[in-house]
Amino acid sequence: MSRKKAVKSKGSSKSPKASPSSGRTGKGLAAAAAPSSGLVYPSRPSISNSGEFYDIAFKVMLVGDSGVGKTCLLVRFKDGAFLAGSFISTVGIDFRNKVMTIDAVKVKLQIWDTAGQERFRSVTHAYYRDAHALLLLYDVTNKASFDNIRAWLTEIHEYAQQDVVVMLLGNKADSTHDRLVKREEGEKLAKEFGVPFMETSAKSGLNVELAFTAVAKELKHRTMKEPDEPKFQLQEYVDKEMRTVGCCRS
Ligand SMILES: Nc1nc2c(ncn2[C@@H]2O[C@H](COP(=O)(O)OP(=O)(O)OP(=O)(O)O)[C@@H](O)[C@H]2O)c(=O)[nH]1
Ligand SMILES: [Mg+2]
Repeated sequence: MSRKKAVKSKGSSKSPKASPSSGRTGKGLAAAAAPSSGLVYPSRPSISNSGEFYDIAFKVMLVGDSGVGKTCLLVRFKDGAFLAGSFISTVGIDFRNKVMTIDAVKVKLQIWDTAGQERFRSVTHAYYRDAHALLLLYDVTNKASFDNIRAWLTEIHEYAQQDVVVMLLGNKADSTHDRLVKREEGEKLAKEFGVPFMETSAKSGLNVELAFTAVAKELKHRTMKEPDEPKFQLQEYVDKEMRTVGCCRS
C-alpha cells in the first residue's frame, strides 16, 4: 500500500467552495476522489508540507447545537487541552487533521468543526455530503440541545451520504451538578435511531480519544475488511473499551 503524507494539521475555510468534495482541498489534502462507498482510499503518493504519512484518509464532521462543546472536543483530541474561559462560538467551519494508528494502518482523520449557530447552517449543509462520519453532540446540561438531536438527525438524513457513520455523544459529562439529561436518555435515543452512543467530556478528556478511535476503526474496517473478516461492531467495541478501562461511567 502506498503511504501519503498528511497536510498541515490546522486549516480553516469560511466558504463551502473549499469543501474537499473531490478529495483535495486548497490546503493540498492528498486524498483520492472518493469511490462510490464515499470512503477515501489513496492509491498514489503525494507530497505535502507536514511530515506525517498515512495510508487512508477520512472526513469526520462535528455537528450539534452551539455551545455543546464541538470545538473543545476537537481541541482536546488534537492537543490534549481544554479551552477554559469565555466561550468563543465558531464562525463558519474549520478543520484539523490527526493521524492515528489503527491496527498498524495509518488513518488520517480530517475533522471538520462546524458552527452550531443557526445562521451558519447553510454552510454546514454544503459539507455534509463529503463526510464519512459525523459526531453528533448534545450537552448533558442543556436539555434543548438534546431535544434538538432529532432535528439534527433529520438534517443528516437529508444532506449526508446514506452510509455515513453517525455517533451520538452526550458531552460535558463532567458537569454532574448541572446535568439535565440522564445517560439512559441518551442511550434510549441512540437505540431508537440505531446509532452508537457514549458520553464524553472535553474538560476531563473522558472518552474523547475513544470516540475518535471507534469511528476511525469503523471507517478503516469498512475500507479494508477481508472478505471473511466479521463486521466491526462499533457500539460493542466502545462498551468493551469502557469496561476494560473501567473509567468511563460518570
Ligand atoms: N464543563 C464542561 N464544559 C465544556 C465542555 N466542553 C465544552 N465546554 C464549555 O462549553 C462552552 C462551549 O464550548 P465550544 O466547544 O466552544 O462549543 P461549540 O459546540 O463549538 O459551539 P459553536 O462553535 O457555537 O457551535 C465553552 O465555554 C466550553 O468551555 C465539557 O466537556 N465540560
Ligand atoms: Mg465551536
